[in-house]
This record gives sequence, C-alpha cells and structure tokens, in this order.
Amino acid sequence: MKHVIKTINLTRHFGEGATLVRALEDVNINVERGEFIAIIGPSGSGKTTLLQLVGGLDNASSGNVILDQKNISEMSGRELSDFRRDHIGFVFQSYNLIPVLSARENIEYIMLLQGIGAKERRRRVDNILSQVGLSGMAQRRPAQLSGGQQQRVAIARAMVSNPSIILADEPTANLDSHTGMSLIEMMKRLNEQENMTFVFSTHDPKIMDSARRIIRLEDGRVVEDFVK
Ligand SMILES: Nc1ncnc2c1ncn2[C@@H]1O[C@H](COP(=O)(O)OP(=O)(O)OP(=O)(O)O)[C@@H](O)[C@H]1O
Repeated sequence: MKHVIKTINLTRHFGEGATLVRALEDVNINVERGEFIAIIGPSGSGKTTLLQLVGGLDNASSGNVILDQKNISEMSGRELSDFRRDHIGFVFQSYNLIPVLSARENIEYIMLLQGIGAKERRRRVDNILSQVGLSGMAQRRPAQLSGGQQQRVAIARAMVSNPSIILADEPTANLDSHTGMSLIEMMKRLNEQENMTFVFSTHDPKIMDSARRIIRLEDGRVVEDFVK
C-alpha cells in the first residue's frame, strides 16, 4: 500500500537540559489517500507540532516525514517550498486570509504562483466557491465575511490547487459549535467527492465524532490510533 503520509520515529524536542520539552517522541503513523483523520489530545500533547512537521513548516529533531513517497527532510529549501505548494493545503485556526484581497483573490493567489492562466483561475475559483457554498461572495474581503465564511474561503484556498493532503490545525476553534460542525461536514463531503486526504486537529468531541479515524496524542506520543 502506498501511503500519502508516513512518519518514521518522528521526534521534535524544544530547548535543552532543564528546559527540554519532548513535544513529539517516536511518532509512527501511516495515512492512506482519501482518509479523514482527527488528531486529538490534551493541550500541549503535540498536535500542532505534528501537523507542522508533516507539512514541512518545521524541522524534526530526528526521524522522517515521507509525503507521496518523498522524504521531505532530504529536500532543499526551494524543493520543499515547491513541493509544499503543489502537494499540501493548510488551514489554520485563525483563517490567515490576506485582509486586503477579496475572497476570489485569496483563493487565486497560489494559482498565480503556479503560473496558471487567468481563464483557468476564474473557472477553478468559481467552481470551488460554489462547492463551499460561497457563490456570490467572491468580491468580499475577509472583514466582510463571518468567521465561518472566512474559514470556508481558507478551505477553498487550501483545496483549489488540488493538493493530495489538506492539513488543518483546529480549523473550528474560533467558530461556534453549529458553524464548526457544518464546516467539518463540508470538509467531509469534499473529502468524499475529491478523495483528498484530510488530517485535522481538534479539541471538540462533536467534531471528533465526524472523523473516520482518530489518532490520540499524549505527551508527544501516539497512545491510540483507530478506525471507527
Ligand atoms: N517553539 C516552541 N518552543 C518551545 N516549546 C514549544 C514550542 N512549540 C511547542 N512547544 C511545546 O511543545 C509541546 C507541544 O505543543 P503543541 O503546540 O504541539 O501542542 P498542542 O497539542 O497543539 O496544544 P494545543 O491543543 O494547546 O494547541 C508543548 O509543551 C509546547 O509548550
């Protein structure tokens, strides 16, 4: 079986001596294409650290991350940033949209970097805006959208270049529980339709229930990993 994400003895320590923090310790996970996975665990258990390492936004102290059969720790900085752009979509807790750009421009941005022409960009943005239920809001700036709508734009932005993996760090943390649930249901529908792999972290038991597989971290170690 080819894995879209594989971590091998992934370890991340911060600090040293008396201030050493073992944020992740020997984490081994295998993720297949099309999975929909929640990373759960108490505050400080290593969820963000794991997502950052898997996404190539942080470097491991030891161990490896293999994405789409490629070892990202062996890549040069430039290779890694190109690889990240083409294979991974990120969704953050605080949306991270560019405030001066409209929803359309935020979503288009990565396609501009990829050199995709204007007509194709428009087609893809229109398509993804309708998939996330935001047709008609293309011209609005983030401040003119609700939190849930901004997070939908962020998900559209993460998905528009068709990455194989979407990583979402507590995507519903700033949303009320109803909006959070509908966002997760939308992610699940997109996961089913597009067979994109979703890995997201959450504290919310209701959101966990929507996942098909749960990975629980405690003190930087995987203490549970099961398919429901
Ligand atoms: N840059 C850093 N420097 C030092 N320690 C760090 C750093 N980043 C994270 N840590 C520590 O690593 C551990 C894991 O942090 P991490 O943010 O991954 O946990 P988390 O499970 O995402 O927590 P939360 O649910 O509160 O977001 C914590 O003890 C944290 O304090």
